[in-house]
Amino acid sequence: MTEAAIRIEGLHKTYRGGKGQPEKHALKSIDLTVPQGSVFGLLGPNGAGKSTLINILAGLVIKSAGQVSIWGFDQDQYPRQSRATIGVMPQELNLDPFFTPRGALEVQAGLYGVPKSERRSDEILELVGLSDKAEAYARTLSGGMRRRLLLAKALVHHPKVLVLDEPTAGVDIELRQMLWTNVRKLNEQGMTIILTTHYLEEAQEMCDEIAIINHGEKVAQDSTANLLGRMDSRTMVIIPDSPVIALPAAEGVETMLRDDGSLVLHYRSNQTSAEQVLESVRQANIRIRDVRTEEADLEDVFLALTSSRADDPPADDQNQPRRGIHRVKL
Ligand SMILES: Nc1ncnc2c1ncn2[C@@H]1O[C@H](COP(=O)(O)OP(=O)(O)OP(=O)(O)O)[C@@H](O)[C@H]1O
Repeated sequence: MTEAAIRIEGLHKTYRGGKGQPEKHALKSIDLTVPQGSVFGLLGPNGAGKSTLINILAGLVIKSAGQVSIWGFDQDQYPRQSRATIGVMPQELNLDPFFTPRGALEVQAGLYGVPKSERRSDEILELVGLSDKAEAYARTLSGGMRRRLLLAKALVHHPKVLVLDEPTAGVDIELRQMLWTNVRKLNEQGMTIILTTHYLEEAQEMCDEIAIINHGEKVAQDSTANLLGRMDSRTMVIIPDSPVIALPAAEGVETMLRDDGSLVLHYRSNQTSAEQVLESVRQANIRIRDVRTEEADLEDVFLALTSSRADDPPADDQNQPRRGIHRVKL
């Protein structure tokens, strides 16, 4: 069995309610194992509990119950060691405006007790592309540069596990690429990466394994490939040569006509072949001008697992092929 970078058992977090407000169960009995060396995605809709979980790992929020161990160090028994093995790049740009990047890294290294001889501030600044700003005050840095500095700060104590909380929210393409290049590099060097993101295609591309939490509960954890493999829904979109008069009928195929005249056929690849779908179209005397198919992606998996209590799709979305997301039960 692969060693766990993070092991969480029965984790609960209850926030006290404000005036007259009920308490909030932000995490409800979460069990989670993050394998060493993985790029691990922690996904969930807004308010699912991701930040609470990350803040507990970072030692910033006190759990209500449960066990957390980081790199084998139980958080309660070995608080200092467990904190020393994890680095967190937070969402908020909370930097002291009066420090320069080099100064901020030196202070951070001092806080973690990294001896001067083991500090690598310049190397880290180089890695995140801030060498030429090493002596600039943080208040003069752009938003993107501040984010680079937050990543640099998370790395000063050579953590085994790096947590990135929404690292690419609202950042430009160049910074996004820099982040992912660095994440890959650090991961190749053996660092375990935990990532939350709202960009599901990014998680699909970057993560080996994914956990999805919803309303404080874990609803799935699997390799990205297995999660995607669970969805056998397919969609075929056909542009007919002339307006469709009669819809094709085939068992296991759900058919709809869009306002633009295209024909959308939903089917499950383990029950119906693409050939059978096409045959039903021919049987209905529809001549095909163009055809394309869509496979399920992580967004479909995510919605299938989290949409039960989510809002309905916006009205302007109703004409889009839904790719089976509300029909599929995993
Ligand atoms: N300090 C707090 N006091 C009371 N309730 C809180 C507190 N922090 C978070 N919550 C609540 O706990 C729940 C989980 O919040 P959390 O921020 O962990 O979710 P999230 O998945 O990170 O959401 P987002 O993606 O929007 O950041 C939410 O309902 C939130 O309102």
